[in-house]
Amino acid sequence: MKHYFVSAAIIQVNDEILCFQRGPSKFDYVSQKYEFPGGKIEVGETPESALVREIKEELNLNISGLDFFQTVDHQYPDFKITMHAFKCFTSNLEEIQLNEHLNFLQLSLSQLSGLDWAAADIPFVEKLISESNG
Ligand SMILES: Nc1nc2c([nH]c(=O)n2[C@H]2C[C@H](O)[C@@H](COP(=O)(O)OP(=O)(O)OP(=O)(O)O)O2)c(=O)[nH]1
Repeated sequence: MKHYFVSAAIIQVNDEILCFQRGPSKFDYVSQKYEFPGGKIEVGETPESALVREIKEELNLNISGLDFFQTVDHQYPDFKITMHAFKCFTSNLEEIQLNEHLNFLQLSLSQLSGLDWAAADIPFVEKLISESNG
């Protein structure tokens, strides 16, 4: 069973969060699901440096102010992921390019639970919502 180590970005714009829809995949449980963008950590990278690289590659965005949020371990049917999420900001949203994703939405915290999230992301969504209620 493969085990992937992944970083994901919770990009905050004012009081809202950017949510991205993945493209089609051979694994239906992640295909076209919403996620926090990012990707696999490569040899020699930190979770933070991998995330800066992935967000530039996937979205043409520069992120800053990375603030560790939570790590989730999730077992999918065909592989396992350990995913580190960081809150961060971007200053150049008008430059965004969807190089891999189908769509993105800028949503308030109360709107997050309405999306069809990848299962591994559910703990992040629940923590974001519970923080905003606290
Ligand atoms: N980036 C990201 N991946 C996620 C999330 N939730 C989730 O289950 N995944 C899974 C889907 C993928 O199978 C796996 C790795 O993500 P990825 O496909 O974005 O990584 P990558 O860009 O390095 O992938 P690749 O170039 O090897 O195709 O993690 C999430 O919020 N963000």
